Amino acid sequence: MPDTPAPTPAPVIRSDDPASFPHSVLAERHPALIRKVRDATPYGPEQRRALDELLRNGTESVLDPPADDDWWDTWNVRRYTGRSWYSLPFLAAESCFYRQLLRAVGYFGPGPFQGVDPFRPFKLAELDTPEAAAELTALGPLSERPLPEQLRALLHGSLWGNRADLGFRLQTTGAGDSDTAGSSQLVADDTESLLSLLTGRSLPTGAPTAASAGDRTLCLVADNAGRELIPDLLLVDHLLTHGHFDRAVLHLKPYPYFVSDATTADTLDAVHHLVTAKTDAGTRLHTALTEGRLTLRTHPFSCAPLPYADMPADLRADFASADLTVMKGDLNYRRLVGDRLWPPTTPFTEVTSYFPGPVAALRTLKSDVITGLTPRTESALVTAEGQTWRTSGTRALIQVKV
Ligand SMILES: O=P(O)(O)OC[C@H]1O[C@](O)(CO)[C@@H](O)[C@@H]1O
Repeated sequence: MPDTPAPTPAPVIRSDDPASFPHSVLAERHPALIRKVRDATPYGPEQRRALDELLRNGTESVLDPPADDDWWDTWNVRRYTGRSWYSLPFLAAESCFYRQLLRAVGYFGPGPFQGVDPFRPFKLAELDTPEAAAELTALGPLSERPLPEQLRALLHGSLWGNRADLGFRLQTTGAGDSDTAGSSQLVADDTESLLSLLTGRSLPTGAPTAASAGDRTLCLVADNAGRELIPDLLLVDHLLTHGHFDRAVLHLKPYPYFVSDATTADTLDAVHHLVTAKTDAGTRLHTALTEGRLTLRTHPFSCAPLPYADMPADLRADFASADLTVMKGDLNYRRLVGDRLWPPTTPFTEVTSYFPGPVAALRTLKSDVITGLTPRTESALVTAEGQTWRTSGTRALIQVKV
């Protein structure tokens, strides 16, 4: 049971204001994405017709769920039938869009494109960039630094890996100051509490962590594949290798979602990439998977258009049994705190009080939702930038609920 009462819910974020960020996602990003998908894979006439149809009638018309797909019933989204996409909760509208896109390309089959990830060309290209190579080169010098420094750098690498256009920061900063460049961009920074939870030490407040010595499990709820998943895996490897956790469970999407969200195939690609690059971490991660110290979970709720407050009992039990759950990325943050226009100073610990165990959010800010700011931070951000800091992806946060 939560020990802190949940705050009065704020309005759910929708896309109906043409001047809003969510509106631009539906009206501009989604059509652009359909075109990119169409160009990236030589789909046949049937899939191209379906993509064109989605482009024509997609978000500009009303929601028309297919009769033969029970995803719409499972998550109770068929109730939106006949409504404008813009009138739906933003989270639901985006989730429904990705379901429709996968259907259009024949992902759910039957047929030759069953199981073919329409986003795979983009995900693979990301691993094959000079920036990605430089990040791995930076691992050598990092491994010579004291372990606490390594952990701090890997944690912030995982955080900034969520920034779409940046990748992680190991190559741009010395290991010793790896967090300095990014810390000025952190709008909330619970790094010290999180390091305590990760290492099983007492919290800075003096309170013992929920985890006791021995037999510790970490859940990491992954976000994007490619250059975000690599630093996530490096962090997991460090935590397992140095005995901070005995097991790690990596939560992945059961199928492609929100363009680059990581699936099992993407994870295997990432581990393969690390092995091929002859990193020790790659070999260790490969072994950890085969020995079951690193396990993969693909719960259907991971692609549900719902906040984590509505998670099913079996997923709740998974998180409850972990000593710490780390939620990566913007979408997971929206689902963790609820995709609502909270007053920015609403305490993070209050909106996550329902969560069954210690949870940390690592996120760059790419959508309107925010909690846990101090009044001073909020007013400094607004004075400097108006509201653009919410969605520009240049700011980040680390927040913890014990
Ligand atoms: O990959 P992330 O960090 O979850 O970010 C995805 C974000 O992108 C958006 O889809 C907007 O383009 C947001 O709605 C979403 O929260």
